[in-house]
Amino acid sequence: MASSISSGLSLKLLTPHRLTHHNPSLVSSPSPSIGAAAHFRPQRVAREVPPTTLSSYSNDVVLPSKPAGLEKDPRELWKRYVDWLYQHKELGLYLDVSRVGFTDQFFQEMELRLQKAFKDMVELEKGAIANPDEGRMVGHYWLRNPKLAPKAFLTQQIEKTLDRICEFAEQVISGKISPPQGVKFTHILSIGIGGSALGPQFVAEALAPDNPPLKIRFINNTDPAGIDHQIAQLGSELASTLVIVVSKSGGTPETRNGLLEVQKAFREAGLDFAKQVLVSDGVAITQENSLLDNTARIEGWLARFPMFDWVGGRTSEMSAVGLLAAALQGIDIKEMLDGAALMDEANRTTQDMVVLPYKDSLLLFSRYLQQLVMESLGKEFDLDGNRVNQGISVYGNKGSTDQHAYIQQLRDGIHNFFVTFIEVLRDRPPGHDWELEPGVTCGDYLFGFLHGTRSALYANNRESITVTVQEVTPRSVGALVALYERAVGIYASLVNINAYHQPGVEAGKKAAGEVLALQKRVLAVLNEASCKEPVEPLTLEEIAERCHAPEEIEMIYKIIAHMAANDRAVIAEGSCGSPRSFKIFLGECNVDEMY
Ligand SMILES: O=P(O)(O)OC[C@H]1O[C@H](O)[C@H](O)[C@@H](O)[C@@H]1O
Repeated sequence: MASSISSGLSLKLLTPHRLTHHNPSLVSSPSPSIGAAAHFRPQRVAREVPPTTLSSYSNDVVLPSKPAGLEKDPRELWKRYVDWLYQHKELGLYLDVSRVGFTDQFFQEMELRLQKAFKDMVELEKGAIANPDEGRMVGHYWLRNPKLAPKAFLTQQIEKTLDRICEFAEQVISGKISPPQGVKFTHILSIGIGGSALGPQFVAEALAPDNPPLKIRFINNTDPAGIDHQIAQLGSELASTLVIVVSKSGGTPETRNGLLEVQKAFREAGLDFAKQVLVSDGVAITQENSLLDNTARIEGWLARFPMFDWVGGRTSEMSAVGLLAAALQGIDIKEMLDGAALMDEANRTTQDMVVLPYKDSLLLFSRYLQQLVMESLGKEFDLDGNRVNQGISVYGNKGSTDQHAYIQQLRDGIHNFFVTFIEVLRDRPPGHDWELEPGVTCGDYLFGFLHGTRSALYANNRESITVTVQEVTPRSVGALVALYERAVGIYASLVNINAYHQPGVEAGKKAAGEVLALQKRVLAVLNEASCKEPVEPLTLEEIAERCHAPEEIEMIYKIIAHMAANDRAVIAEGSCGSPRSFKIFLGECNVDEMY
């Protein structure tokens, strides 16, 4: 319990002394607009509890009804606001932690742990094996400051890759690199999942212009209907679509399946997937010599960009994974890198903060952060092998939409979270706003809803942080990504866990592989029985027995139901409500088939 609460408080730990660069002018800014809310729920997740999702979370942690440091006197609260307001002038970014109930004593108590966390960060940036389980360095900070990399060849790799990304994007946008059947590429189809999709999706939503040089679509699952939908939406523009396959490992099944499905769509459209013949070409961003990398080389794909071993999937937005897609959409990636570098610098020299932003265009930030935070911090064991079951749940969409969905529970229901508001001061580009009521714009409403919600939550002892940015720009987005990457790293040091591995994810992947292996055995058993004369229909028990997996009968039932629903020649006769009565056989016997 204590550590859960400190999880929440850790977001404040990053400002261990009062930050003096406050800017009172922010307070009187004439027409600030709102952002949206996203929520962290600090908690220890019990081992038996299934992974927390946006819609389901356990109630095992409830915060005190009124945290000790919550100030209620409006004048004192204003003083607290001004005293603690942090401003990064160059980035135009502000952090307000006044609505969090920490005390001065809390920081004194945390002093030593914080110093250690900052020292850990210094070591990490110097190239320490900060991911001991995988024996890897953690180098995403070098991506925006290549000189920081511990070896000259790493610096060169980063710089060279960035140059190639810029050059490649320029050639595609200008039409120097073009699809065989057209003058220019018009679309990108990005195939990837997890860290190989969430960053590029977030950045596209946040920063792509209304009419980008290339419009981007994503395939980030192995749902055939979803893939079909993306391809159907492209229609004839498949011929001018640049496919980007993104996978660090080069072996993620969802991504491989997406690639195979897209290749098939190209074949069926009479287009050649590989660059040497007609249409769109693939670009592999992967580890050198991975399966995917080799395929790309052998098939002569347009280009290959490296994804470095020392960059994790969920911190890869500033690598080729994020930058290539962004550059192709006309987003200023150098500005993104600059914003991130400035934020890194601020975090090194002046201790910092942690939060969540938005505005409609920042809608996907919480989804992006969900992976960054939950995959990094949701760990069973600490670095010394103690079971700690750490984690912070992240969820949220955008304000004021969320006001009409779940703010009711946040204010009045279970108290196991804190909110981070992201405020974007600029409502619209200059000259475009208008008053929909005398003296009031649409953006003023959004502003009002943000601050109204913040006040209403605070009145009921619900804490919040507010991050304010002037505008959603490549620079501010880069800074926000960097802010959270750093926050996650520091938090992990504070609670002594490895933020850079994901052992829990492997369990689900392994189990999925076992289901597919069982399906093959089921098919082999059914095939053998169905090839008999006469056909030998089998009960579920008999199939399970013949598969030497009697304990898997429920899974076998599900496999058969799924195959039957998909016209896979599986016939199950019997009463719908009583699976035990089923007699199952294959409509087709394939004597040659080897499952
Ligand atoms: O980039 P890939 O190797 O295809 O990996 C995609 C995703 O796979 C796994 O599920 C990991 O837990 C994620 O961290 C990763 O982002």
